[in-house]
Amino acid sequence: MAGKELYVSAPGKVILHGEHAVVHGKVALAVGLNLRTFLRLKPSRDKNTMKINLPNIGAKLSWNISDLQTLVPSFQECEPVSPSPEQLDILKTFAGVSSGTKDTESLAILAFLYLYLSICGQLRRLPSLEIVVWSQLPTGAGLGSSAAYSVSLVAALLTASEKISYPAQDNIETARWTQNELTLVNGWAFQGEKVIHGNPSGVDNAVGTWGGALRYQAGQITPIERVPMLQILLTNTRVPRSTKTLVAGVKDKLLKYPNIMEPVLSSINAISEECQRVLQAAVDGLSKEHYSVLEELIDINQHHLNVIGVGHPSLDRLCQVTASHGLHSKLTGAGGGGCAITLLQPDIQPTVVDAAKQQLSDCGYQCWETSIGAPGVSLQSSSSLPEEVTRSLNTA
Ligand SMILES: Nc1ncnc2c1ncn2[C@@H]1O[C@H](COP(=O)(O)OP(=O)(O)OP(=O)(O)O)[C@@H](O)[C@H]1O
Ligand SMILES: C[C@@](O)(CCO)CC(=O)[O-]
Ligand SMILES: [Mg+2]
Repeated sequence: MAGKELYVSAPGKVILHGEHAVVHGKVALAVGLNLRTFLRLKPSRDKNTMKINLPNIGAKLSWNISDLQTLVPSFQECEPVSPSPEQLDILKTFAGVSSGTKDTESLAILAFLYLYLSICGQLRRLPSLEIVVWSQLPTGAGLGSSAAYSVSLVAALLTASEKISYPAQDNIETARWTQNELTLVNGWAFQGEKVIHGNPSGVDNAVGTWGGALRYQAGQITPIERVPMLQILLTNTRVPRSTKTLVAGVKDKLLKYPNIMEPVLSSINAISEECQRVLQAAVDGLSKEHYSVLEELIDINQHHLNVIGVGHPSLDRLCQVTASHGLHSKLTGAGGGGCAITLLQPDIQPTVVDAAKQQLSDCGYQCWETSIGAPGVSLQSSSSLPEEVTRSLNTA
């Protein structure tokens, strides 16, 4: 691959049930989303420069390779390992980032530097690259933008450093890596998530890597086959929040009130189990009764998520608006604002959906009707990229 330009994409995700509980060893059900993060990597014209351009967050940085090379002795990992506090301190000093930062750009840059130095540090010399990452996903809204960022960076860096193959063949628009290669991508992307989140469960990077529909528990990833088609309305309240802060808040509550919070997490676990049971019992299509159960599970889980402290008035309002149209919603991802999902039954009147969408957009929210179960990280030919993506990557 060395010397080639390459394009990689990774999907965002929707968590149906199990966010936060999954950080504490419970089950989560998650699916790939058809909104993706795209990355272009090409060798730099200037052999002593590493450039990264992140147009979604307005960050454009470049470093001298010789400066980066001085950091290599502290990295050079053979396989994915957790970033140590010492390594993060070295990177923060190098990047001029204050400790304990939650700033969007700082976290993105720290994650990049950690992955670049760890993955490419064993090469004779660090490669001079120009990388652009642009996403269709809103950043920090619960749709796994951090995981899609880490997964696409890792797949590109591992390919560029020839640690995984270059899977594309002539005239093939998208190609995927082997299961073993994807396991390596997922392992490194999890480390990138650790830099951004602090204490991720690993579910988001697993969906970014494998796509489809997954059951995730304590690092164990089980694809859920033949999930019936679910129609979902996805709504972004546009209220910004940080996954890192919300995850830390739940941990504090759990430590303070273990006897109160643990049963709530166990109940969320039971909701995920019940949802999976219904989805798998209904491979030939969901009946009205199945939909009623799925709707009730959504309502119960939304209450639980409020109890563990990750609700937000904007999400309450969203649930009230959709309920007034007979629809059921819950937050998805870390909560505290961000996005929610609303289940749409297949025979729903389009006028009902339109009225709900209108009222949600009157609240200042953004809605998408989405299909779920998108494919995981992929190598793409430049001709396969939608025009909007090519424009965004090339004009950034
Ligand atoms: N397109 C992008 N370009 C650069 N950095 C990004 C991009 N997308 C995500 N990030 C990084 O990820 C961080 C957002 O991660 P965070 O986990 O808080 O939100 P999320 O992943 O969108 O939501 P959730 O984890 O709840 O699904 C940003 O602060 C930024 O550092
Ligand atoms: C809130 C959380 O459960 C999901 C974020 O998308 C965090 C995680 O699993 O890492
Ligand atoms: Mg995230």
